Amino acid sequence: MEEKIRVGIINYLNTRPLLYGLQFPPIREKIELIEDVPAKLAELLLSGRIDVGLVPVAITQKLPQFYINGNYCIGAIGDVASVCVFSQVPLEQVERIYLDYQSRSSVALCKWLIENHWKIRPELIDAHNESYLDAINGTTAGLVIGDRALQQRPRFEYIYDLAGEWKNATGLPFVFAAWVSTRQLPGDFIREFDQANAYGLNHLDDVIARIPEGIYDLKKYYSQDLSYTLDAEKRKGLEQFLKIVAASSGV
Ligand SMILES: C=C(O[C@@H]1C=C(C(=O)O)C=C[C@H]1O)C(=O)O
Repeated sequence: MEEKIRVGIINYLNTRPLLYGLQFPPIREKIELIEDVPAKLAELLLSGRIDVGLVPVAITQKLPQFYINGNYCIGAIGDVASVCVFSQVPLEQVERIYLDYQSRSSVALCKWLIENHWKIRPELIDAHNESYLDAINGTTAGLVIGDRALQQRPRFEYIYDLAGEWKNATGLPFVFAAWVSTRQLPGDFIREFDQANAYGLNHLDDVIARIPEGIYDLKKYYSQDLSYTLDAEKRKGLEQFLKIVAASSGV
């Protein structure tokens, strides 16, 4: 039997539309799914333990060679809702910012915005576990991504949406994660995989019906906040961001 392609997927709600179609044949039989948070998936790809993964685009700079597969990504053309700096005071008064340990792209984006767009000089602290969420208080702000960001929204008066801020700064959409591989995957496989991604996006009501109701409007999240097509504008935004990452001291 042919070896299965090991596919790394993010275990946040944002990927559900892309993953929905992967449960059906013919693609289902050809893949093995490995779920984790974005920063961990990046490690799995770097160490060769997955063949392709929806990994933070910022880590492509660490790969000797890489391929971006298919026509879908985790992106946004304005506010994304789930990648934000949360604070109880306005940015100008913020003294320190915790950086989410589950993220790579948003941490790099946050650092760039701090220096080039917001032009503030807070102390930056790498978080190492979930307890940092409780430390976001007073003049201590925090970058939070994924479902946990959606959960934080009601708690904070000041919410700085990183995709929206990138759009304000550059006029471009932002790509957080894409299907990255370190070797060229078979063309037939990529076509079927891409079609499976499209299937979920075309059946959003079915995708949503399988998720217990939570704290955020998923119809809005999937159809307005997130933007999944890796089109020409997103590729432009991606190219610009990767140049920034390459020029900075690392991810
Ligand atoms: C939109 C999001 O994009 C994410 C942000 C990532 C990062 O910062 O490295 C990676 C993958 C995506 O899950 C989100 O997590 O809410």
